[in-house]
Formats: sequence, structure tokens, C-alpha cells
Amino acid sequence: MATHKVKIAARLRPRLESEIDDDSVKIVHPSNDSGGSSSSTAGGSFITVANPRDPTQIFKFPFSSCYDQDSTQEEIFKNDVEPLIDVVYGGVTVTIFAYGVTSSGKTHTMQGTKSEPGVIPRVVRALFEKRKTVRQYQTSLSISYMEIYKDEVYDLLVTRENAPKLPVRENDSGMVFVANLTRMPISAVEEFDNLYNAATKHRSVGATNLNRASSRSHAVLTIEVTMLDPIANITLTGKMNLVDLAGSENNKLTGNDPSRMAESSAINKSLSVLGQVVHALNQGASRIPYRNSKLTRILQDALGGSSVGLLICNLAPGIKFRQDTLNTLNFAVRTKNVENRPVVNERDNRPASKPHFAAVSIQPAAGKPAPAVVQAISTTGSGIGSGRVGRPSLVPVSRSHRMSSFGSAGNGYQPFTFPQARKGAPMNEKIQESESDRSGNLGFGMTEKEIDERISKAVEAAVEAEVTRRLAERERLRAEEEQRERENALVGPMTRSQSKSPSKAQETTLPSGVLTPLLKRHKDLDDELKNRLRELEQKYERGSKETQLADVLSPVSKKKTGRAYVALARAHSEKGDLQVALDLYRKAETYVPDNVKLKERIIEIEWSVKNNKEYVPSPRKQRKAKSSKQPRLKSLPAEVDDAMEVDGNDAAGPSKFSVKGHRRHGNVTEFGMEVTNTDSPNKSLSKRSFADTQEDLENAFASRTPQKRQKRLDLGTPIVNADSEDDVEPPALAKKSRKKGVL
Ligand SMILES: Nc1ncnc2c1ncn2[C@@H]1O[C@H](COP(=O)(O)OP(=O)(O)OP(=O)(O)O)[C@@H](O)[C@H]1O
Repeated sequence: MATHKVKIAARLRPRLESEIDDDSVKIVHPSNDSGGSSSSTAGGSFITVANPRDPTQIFKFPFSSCYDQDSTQEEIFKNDVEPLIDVVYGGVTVTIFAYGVTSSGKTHTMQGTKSEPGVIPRVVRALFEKRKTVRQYQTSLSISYMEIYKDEVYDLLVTRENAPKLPVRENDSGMVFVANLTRMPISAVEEFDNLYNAATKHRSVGATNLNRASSRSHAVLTIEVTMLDPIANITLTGKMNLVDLAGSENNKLTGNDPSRMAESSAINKSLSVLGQVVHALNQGASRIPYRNSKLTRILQDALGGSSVGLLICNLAPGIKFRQDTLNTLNFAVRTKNVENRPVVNERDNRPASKPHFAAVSIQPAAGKPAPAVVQAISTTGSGIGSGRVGRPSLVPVSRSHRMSSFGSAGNGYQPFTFPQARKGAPMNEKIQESESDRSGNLGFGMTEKEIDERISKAVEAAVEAEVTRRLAERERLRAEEEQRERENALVGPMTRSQSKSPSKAQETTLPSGVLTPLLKRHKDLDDELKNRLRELEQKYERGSKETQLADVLSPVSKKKTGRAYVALARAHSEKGDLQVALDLYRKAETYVPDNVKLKERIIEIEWSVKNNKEYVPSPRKQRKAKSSKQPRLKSLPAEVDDAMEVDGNDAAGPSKFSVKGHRRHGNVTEFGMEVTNTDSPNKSLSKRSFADTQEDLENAFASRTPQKRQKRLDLGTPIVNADSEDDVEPPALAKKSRKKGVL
């Protein structure tokens, strides 16, 4: 099982004019003693620092990449950064961050100067170069750039006046992102340079005793590479996060004034939380304090998450910085053991097979997928203004979105963007609810009232237009009739009788209220007759309304509505509420007038009501087990089967929505970890190995028993409340593997 440890590169900057280099900190390259390269990535290199309390004692810090004062920007890039370009083009997120005391050379390493460009400009050039070679994709690049200043996030791509504090959020998939961060497309290196140079001027920089242009904030530049494979209709998204951290500060040395002190304390606090996060990860702690600072939340994915990480430790020479150097190196040593589980961010763009509409309302809350899945620093397209590009959502909006984890087999992933149920809720909680209260309901955990409302709504909308049309038509006919009557009054009784004949058709569709005038006219009728007529009128009106409803529905809707009424009727008859049941059965009959069993049922209940006798419904039939593995979804209770058995079906309640099935459909298959910082990433990220691994894991996944598979799907980072300040548990699988010491 492969995980990826954060790689460490240490760089000692040269002595500045005002400084004394007393050899307190030294880089040793045993293999290069005879001269040669000023760096080593071959192993064996180490840094020595004398113990401040006992100068005879020498601390030794071995790292795979150690760069001394003579190292060049080019060397660092070639050895440690360039290999990561292929990783980004493999659809993985890479995070490179420069760490060190103030004035140790972080900005120099990341940004550099015009004559000595640093990591950032080189990465951009390399990404554009690489783009030329990946012809199978339609590739686009974009950038976002933010700073974290006094624990608040600001957009550096807009002017400071237009840069409100941006909130850090977490989506349903556990992906941490900065809301409303601008993302700009870049089509050429020059375009990037212009944007970046302008944005860098917005960064908070101030003079301290140690650095004339000291960064007062952490800066995070993200370059996103989106690759659309038009043949497979799949989009890969790789990201490069380049982080220039503010330096830890010793206020005795910096000579900070009160305002600088406030900045300094925010910087030191966030760096201290960063240390705590690393420490907690190394301890295998159950809670990692990511949420204690914005910096660690944003870097969450780079530390114990799903991106490939490189930490460049910048060191300043001389005894003045010795304690800071030791602190930095201690941090580096601890970070060295942090394991990530990189994933490929891949989105399948093929259209989704449409879930049954009833399924959407069931809301199977997804078990959280693997670690903060996409990347720590991502942007959102929501609500962004002109000139901004919406982040292509990595949440699976289409048929499937596989997060292919290098190395872990099968963390689950939900196939559709179901609305999230309560965070942290078990995946099938809603379903369990339905089952548990089944006895009191007619199905789907819905009450009778809800079913009735649903039916009414569905019917009402369809009927409204038709009723309006009919009323208008009736009004027109009545007006015509009155006009004819007036004309007939003039031409005599003979003609009148003839002229009335065309309205014969109306008699068969006697409009409601027509009997009332009749009653008024025949005042001499005895009371009994009057009552009878009133009853008839009521009956007519009720029947007429139901007939109208039934007329405008499609055959399928009629059948469904009929079933629903039968289900309700049955529930009422079981409660002994026979009159209500009878009314409901009658309503059902207007939708399914040819159903013989229904007619019989109505007669039976009518008899019971009339004779005040108890009615004993026939026992429900046992429904045959369905052969299909996927239970059929129904929007209405399964009380009545397709053949419109009145209510002789099983009492097993409605078909339940199979989360398992749907989740498998939108499976997330994770892949074997083949990416390393140092070892031939080109090879490890080849399409071939990617596909092969995917197949193997899918097979392995398929061979699991359903129970195991379900369990597997449930694994992943717990869903946390974005607003809560609670700590976040590290990804369950990562924890497990850490504990086991699996690499
Ligand atoms: N490798 C290097 N070669 C030459 N000069 C360097 C090197 N590294 C740093 N410097 C110089 O050291 C000074 C401090 O460097 P830089 O501003 O990069 O430090 P920093 O770690 O970013 O500081 P802060 O945390 O205060 O922002 C600058 O003048 C820079 O030009």
C-alpha cells in the first residue's frame, strides 16, 4: 500500500553583507567532498548545527536534498521541482512550500529575481512547455493567488480595496476551498508574468531589522491545469500550489513596532499551529488541529491529505539564527514523516444515467470520500464576478467522478450530487428512518397527509389549466344559450323548442350548480324530494370534480393516483374509518374506473357502512421477491401493484432506494500509489500504469462481498461542519496505515 511522504529539501542561503558567517550551520555532502555540485539529492548529505548550549555537541540533520550557499535556483528546480510537473499533468495536486525564519530566503527561493528566477516562474514555464507535449488533451491553465494576513484570507488578484476577507470553506466532499477567490485563465507565460507581478505588489510586505522587504503574510499561488480528454470524455485536473510562508520571527531580532508585533504574533501563531499539525500527524493523533489557523486549514491537503508535498526549508547562516535554524530543522524532521495519500482528480463528463426522481428526495448522505479529496487550495466559481472563471467543480456532477488514489483500494464515493444530509450522519440514516417508522406510515416514511398532499399537488397543477378552459367554455355556452333564449322569446314557442335542441349535448355533462335553480323553481316539491335533489347535486358536484381531474391525467398518472387513493383507503379501512375509506375508494374509482376488484371493494364497504357492520379487509398478498438486484423505485406506495390489485399486496412497505447500488454506480476507485518525488514520476504516471491499476482495483472492489463493499464505501474523512472550530480527524485510512507503518 503506497502513501507519499512529504519530501524535504533544505537550503542554506549565503551570508548577507551585514552578517557574519561563523560556520554555525553547515551543509555537508560526503559524496561531493572532492568538489562538484553544491547540492545533493543522492542521499548522504546532511546539515550540521552546533548545540547553542554546548558548542562541542553537533546536531546532524540528514535530508535527501541539501543545498548550500552556492546552490543555484536552477539546481533546486531541476532536482526537486521539475519532476513534479509530470505529477501535475497526471491530475494530482502538488504543494510546494517554503518554510524558514524571517530573511532565510523563502521569497528568494520561491519567487527569485529577474536575473535569478525562482521556483514560481520556472514552474509556470515548465507547465507551458509540458502542455505542448500532451496533445491528447485539450489543456487550459489558470491561476489564483491569495495571501493569509493576520489569519485572514485576501485575494491578491484584485486590488486591496476590492479584496474583502474571504471565507475558508469545506464542501460536502471534504474539500477545503477559499470561497469567491478569483481564478484567471492564462494562455501564455507573459500573461502569467503580468498577472503575477501586479498581484505581488498587493502582498503585505514591510521592513524589519532583518529584512527590508519582509513578507508579512503567507502567500499561496495556485496554478491549475485542466486536461480534457475529448475521446474518453474525461477531465483531469492537476494543481500546483506554491506557498511562500511568512517567516517565524524573533521580535528581539526584528525590532518590531506594535503594528509589526501584531503581524508577527499572527505569523508565529499560524506557524506554531502548523508545527502542532505536523506533530499530531506524527503521533497518529485522532484529532489534528487543522482548524486552529487558516494556514493549516488551507494546507490541510498537503499535510496528511491527498496531494504530493515538497517542503523547502530555508536556513539563514550564522550564530544569530542558530536557534531558529534548529527550530526549522526540527520542524523539517517531523514533517518528513508526514504521509499523504495522493489522488488523481478525474471527472467523467459522460451524461449521468438519470436517477429516478423519487431517489433524489431520499438523500443518501455520502460517507465522506477519502481525505480532503481534491486539494487544500482550491477556488470556487460561485458568485464570482466578471473576469473570473468558475472553478470546474470536482464534485461529481456527471456520471462519475473517480478520485483515483495512488495506493488505496476503494474508498467510496457518491455518484450523484445528492443534497447532503446532516453532516456526519451515517450514509443510510434517512433510509433507516423510513424503515423504522414504516408501521405508522403508508410508505417511504410518508404520512397519509403527505401522500395526499403530494397527490393533490400533482393533480392540481395538471387540472388547473383544464378547469379554467372548461369554465370559460361553459361560460361561453351559457352566454350563447341566453342569447338564443332571448331570440326565441321573440319568435314564439315552436321555434324556441327547436332552438333548444342543439344544447342537448350539455345535458350529459350537466354543470355543477345546475340543480339549484331547479329547486328554486319547484317550490311546491315536498321536503323529501328537495333533500333528494340536494343529495344528487352534491353527488354530482363531487363526481364531476373527480371526473374532471381524471380526464386530464395521463393513463400512468391516473393509475398512480388511483393506487395512492387505494392505499389511503386501505389505511382508513384498517383503522375502522369506513366512511372515509369508502370516499377514498370512490375517488380511486374515478381514476381507474375499469378495475373490477375496486368496484367489488366499494360495494362491500358500502354494504358495511349502510348496515353498520364491521368490515374485514382481505389479507394482503405476499409480494413475490424481485429478481432484479436493484429494487424498483416508486414515487407512490407499493400498496397496489401494477395489476391494480386493490389492496392485496404485501405489507412490506415501499421499495427502498438502494444507496449501495447507486454508490457503486458512481464509484470512486482508488489507484495504486506510483508517484514519488524522486523516482521517475514520468514512468509512474504513465497512462498505462494508471489504467492497469484502475482495472486491478476495480476487480478487487467488485470481488468484495456487499457488506465489505458497503463498509469500504463508508470509510473516509468524517464530514465536519465548516463553521465549527473543532479539530478534524485525519483520514481514517491514512491513520490506519500510519499506525500499521504501511508505506
Ligand atoms: N540563495 C540566495 N542567494 C542570494 N541572496 C539570497 C538568497 N536567499 C536569500 N537571499 C537574500 O536574503 C534576503 C532575505 O531573503 P528573503 O526576502 O527571500 O527572505 P524571506 O525568508 O522571504 O524573509 P521574510 O520571511 O522576512 O519574508 C534578501 O535580500 C534576498 O535577496
